[in-house]
Amino acid sequence: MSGPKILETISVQKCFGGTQGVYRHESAETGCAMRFGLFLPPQAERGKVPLLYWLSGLTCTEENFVVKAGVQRVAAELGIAIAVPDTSPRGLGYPGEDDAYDFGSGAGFYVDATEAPWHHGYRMYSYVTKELPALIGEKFPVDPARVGIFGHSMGGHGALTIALKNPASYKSLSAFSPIVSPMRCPWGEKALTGYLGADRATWRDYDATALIEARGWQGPPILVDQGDADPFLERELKPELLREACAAKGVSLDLRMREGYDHSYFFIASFIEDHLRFHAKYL
Ligand SMILES: N[C@@H](CCC(=O)N[C@@H](CS)C(=O)NCC(=O)O)C(=O)O
Repeated sequence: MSGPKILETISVQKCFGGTQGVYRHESAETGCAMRFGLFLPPQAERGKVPLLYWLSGLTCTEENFVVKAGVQRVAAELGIAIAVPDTSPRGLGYPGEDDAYDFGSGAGFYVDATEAPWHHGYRMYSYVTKELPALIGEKFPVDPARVGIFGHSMGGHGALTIALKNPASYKSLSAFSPIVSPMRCPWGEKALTGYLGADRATWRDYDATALIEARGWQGPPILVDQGDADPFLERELKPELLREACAAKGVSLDLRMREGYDHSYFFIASFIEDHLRFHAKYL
């Protein structure tokens, strides 16, 4: 991973005075070409800007958030860049990688897999925390000292676990409808068994509630929005488990239950501005 990194531009389009780009590069972590979206606000023409990572949920590519969330207008106003990685490696050819929506392609769960064959390329934790930031930092005018992270569902789990494990690297943290305890829901149990194996002790390193119990969080309050009409609320998401873990450790959590909202990008688009203004306070 030394030497100049090569970045291919798929598209760059002017948007609210800034640019919405989509880029592709060969990833050493995942062993395949990876795409990501990057919105640069107009302020990036004059100097380095803060950067917010968005991690998407199951079935998503880098495109869903870029086209559906409506993030660009307020990001342009606040002068924040938004990076949107894909949710898994693509086309590695592992048996079964495209068979299910909740495992394999589109479902990397932001872990570094240890089980064969997934351990070769399913390294989304290292990709998101190390390789992609190094690439973006080399190619774009972003300030590595002002970085936050947020995400949705599986990506909410990714944002929580990544920030909790790397508090020096992420100044602000929020999530929409996160999977708060993958050890205790069907999506998470399937993914962690497949990527990490049957020993549940190893899963704790990728479970936001277990990480809060183990490490706490000294950063600013954690903001979570959750629709109460979300069909995955009780079986998969279980925000009460996060509330309990935060209460036990004295971690400040602003959990907002939103009446009538579901799990979709219509819900995300409705509250994206709140999240951007929240992050802007700390970046
Ligand atoms: N397709 C799945 C649900 C997957 C789902 O809701 N994915 C969310 C993230 S967990 C999403 O963002 N989907 C893409 C989109 O809405 O654009 C199902 O059939 O149950």
